[in-house]
Amino acid sequence: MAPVPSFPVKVGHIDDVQELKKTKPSSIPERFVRDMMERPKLATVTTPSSCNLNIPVVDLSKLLNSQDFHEIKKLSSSCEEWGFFQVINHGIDLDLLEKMEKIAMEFFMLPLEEKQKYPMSPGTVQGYGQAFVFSEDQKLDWCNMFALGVEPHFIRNPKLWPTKPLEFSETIDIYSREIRKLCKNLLKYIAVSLGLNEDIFEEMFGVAVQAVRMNYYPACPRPDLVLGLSPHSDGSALTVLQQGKCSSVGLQILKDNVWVPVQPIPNALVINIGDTIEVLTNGRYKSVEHRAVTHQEKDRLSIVTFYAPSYEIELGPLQKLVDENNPCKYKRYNHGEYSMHYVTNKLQGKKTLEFAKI
Ligand SMILES: COC(=O)C(/C=C/C1=C(C)CCCC1(C)C)=C/O[C@H]1C=C(C)C(=O)O1
Ligand SMILES: O=C(O)CCC(=O)C(=O)O
Ligand SMILES: [Fe+2]
Repeated sequence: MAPVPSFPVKVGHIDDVQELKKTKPSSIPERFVRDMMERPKLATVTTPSSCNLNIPVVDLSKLLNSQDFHEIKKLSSSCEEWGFFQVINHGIDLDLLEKMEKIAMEFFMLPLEEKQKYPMSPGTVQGYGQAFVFSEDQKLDWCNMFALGVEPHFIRNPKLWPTKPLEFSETIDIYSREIRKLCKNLLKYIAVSLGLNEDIFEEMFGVAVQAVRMNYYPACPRPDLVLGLSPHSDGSALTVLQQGKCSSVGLQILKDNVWVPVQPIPNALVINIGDTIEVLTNGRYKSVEHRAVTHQEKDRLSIVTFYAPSYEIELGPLQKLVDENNPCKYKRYNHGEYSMHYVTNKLQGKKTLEFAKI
């Protein structure tokens, strides 16, 4: 069953941030202004040394060609210590990445009435709008989103697949197929890095669920007051994030209580471990909290794919990763139930994962 909330949700008026920029270029409505402690500069300390930290880079070609031991080690330390890495030489055609970015941007640049033909209903996560809003007093993100369930086909809502720009649906399909292959490969090497059978995740996941979300963050007159995207961990197994070529730096990850910005590497993709892999590895590989901030002059686009097991499967920590030194931290549960829990709660750091804790 695809996760759809069954309770009524009253979200109040949600301003479209691109329209706000046009009609009231210097104002920030109260619902976007974060409480003091949540604001980008004040939420955590930033030490001079943290400014120089960069997330690790993994070269997929070294894994594909020879299962290079050094690269496998790098993959495992990235997943243990960062929960994030950038993948280079991923094999996805750069023209396809460019095309995906182009059609996503063209979609966001359509007139509001056109985009509103594909509305995200309150409390749901597919369509155009703001996801994860469940009350009238909840703070809003400085972001417009457009999200679609892609695989398996039964999670698609065909009414939400736009007819403009012209090649939108076709491009999403081709792109998603390539990203799916990448996820399968990464999961294979993640399994190897844990000393597990390389097919363990593929065999366990069944027909994997895949969704794509495009996030557009217009420039904001007061980036110090707002967040582009609230802090959260992803409910997926793996997430693949493509950053727009001319976008501002915006993604930040929480490492040792410091928000570390992710510096884009041209043509690389950002990968992060989601809650599902954290549970399966009994916490050895971390699903790390992250957020997006905005920029005063530059806009930003990100295209995000969530790759997760079938809703049917039951999962919990893998036996091989539980012993007297690593006692079991998570219960067994049905992934469909976790998905439902995830999409019916606001983004709030790693709170959603409490569902799975013993
Ligand atoms: C921040 O996370 C998300 O927006 C998100 C949503 C994904 C989904 C859709 C956009 C439509 C179809 C269902 C699905 C829930 C996958 C995150 O996805 C994660 C969360 C869970 C749980 C998951 O499986 O992927
Ligand atoms: O835009 C970004 O960099 C972050 C996006 C993200 O974390 C998400 O969509 O889950
Ligand atoms: Fe995320």
